[in-house]
Amino acid sequence: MRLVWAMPLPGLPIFISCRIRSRCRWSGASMRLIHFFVVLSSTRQIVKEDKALIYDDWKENILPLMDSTFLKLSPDFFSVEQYIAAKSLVASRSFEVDDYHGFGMVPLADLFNHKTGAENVHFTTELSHGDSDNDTDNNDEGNNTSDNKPLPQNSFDDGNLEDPSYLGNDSMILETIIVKGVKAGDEVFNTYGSMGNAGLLHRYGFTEPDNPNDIVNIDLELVLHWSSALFSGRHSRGRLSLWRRLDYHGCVSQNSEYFEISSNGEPQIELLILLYIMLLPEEAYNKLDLIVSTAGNLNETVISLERGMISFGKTSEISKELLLTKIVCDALLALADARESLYGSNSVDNDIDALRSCCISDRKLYHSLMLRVSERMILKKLRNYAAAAAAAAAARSHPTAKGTLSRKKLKRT
Ligand SMILES: C[S@@+](CC[C@H](N)C(=O)[O-])C[C@H]1O[C@@H](n2cnc3c(N)ncnc32)[C@H](O)[C@@H]1O
Repeated sequence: MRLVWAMPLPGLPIFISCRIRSRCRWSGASMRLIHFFVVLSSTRQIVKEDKALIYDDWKENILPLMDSTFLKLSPDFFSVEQYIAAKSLVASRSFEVDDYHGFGMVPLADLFNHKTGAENVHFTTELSHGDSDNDTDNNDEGNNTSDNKPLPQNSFDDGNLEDPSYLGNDSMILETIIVKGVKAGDEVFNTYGSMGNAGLLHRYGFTEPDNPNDIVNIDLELVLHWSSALFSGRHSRGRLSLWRRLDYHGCVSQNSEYFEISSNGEPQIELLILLYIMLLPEEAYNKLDLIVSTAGNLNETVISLERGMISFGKTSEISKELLLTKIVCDALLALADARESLYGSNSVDNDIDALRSCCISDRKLYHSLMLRVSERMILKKLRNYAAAAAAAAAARSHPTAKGTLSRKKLKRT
């Protein structure tokens, strides 16, 4: 593996690494790596689909060359496995230039290793100063390559490259700028984007411990499976349909819909709303259904349900406290268990032990274990989150004498 180490550097920017003639969107080393075996849910689906696509590619472009008696290529060097390995190397180092140019290798820009939230160098283009169109807005988890978030305006204040017009008006420049000082001898990092470990592993073949962008996905399929164990199919379909009519949906990738659990164990609000609606008593559900069927503007639908006023519409305005009833919290715990069961019979402690004793040079095993452990730790946090919310819900509905007393005491002081 190449690493970039800092030499004493004079100032900003450190160099102009590329000049091209078109409007471009540098979106970071961004294509996909394919060589993993224990990535779950939608990432596993994407890996499978990618493998099939690459195989088709190989069949179409490489196989005919091997059949050519004129070229006499050795099958030892042109197998599908070697094609995938070569494609992975290129993909993890290539940049999306623009729609016209597609992906390309960029001299020097691919030198840097990734570190979440602590990049030393940042790539940007001339247009970043005022043209937001330049920066990638591709933010879904599987696709996040937002390597080029807009830089602070003053990033360009120093140096004679403030005005790069001497390079010609029609030129495009990729600038590599120091955004955080590096001591001589330290490794120099770039950030490939805000990616969780599944995304990093899928695209680049590595993971980061304590990655704050890490998430776990809970598929809608899993939620429907949970619901089917408790309710009739009619009940689940009706509640799901009401949730959709309220204009909610999960995240969507490669034809599958899922909910994210963030690295601190907090579930996506759309999941809480779905569980809440799934678990509404029949009477409240019918009332809500009627209101939604007759309401003109759902964004302004404020609905009085058994636990208070819920303003459906803008998720930012919905109080999580109202949604987190005891039964919703129990549902979250059940979903965490169902999701956990997808890791097989090995306990999380087994996985932690295996990770501790695994050598980092065994890259596939090490990073797969890191992904498993980091996802399972998020599920543990989800359980803690649900348990704490359940306790808070219980305290709200049965305030204890102790609680009342301490509130009274607080009032007096
Ligand atoms: C654009 S290259 C970075 C330069 C790279 N070190 C090289 O050898 O060319 C991306 C690849 O570097 C490696 N890499 C980057 N950041 C890493 C990190 N924090 N930990 C482990 N490997 C990393 C991964 O193999 C990734 O696919």
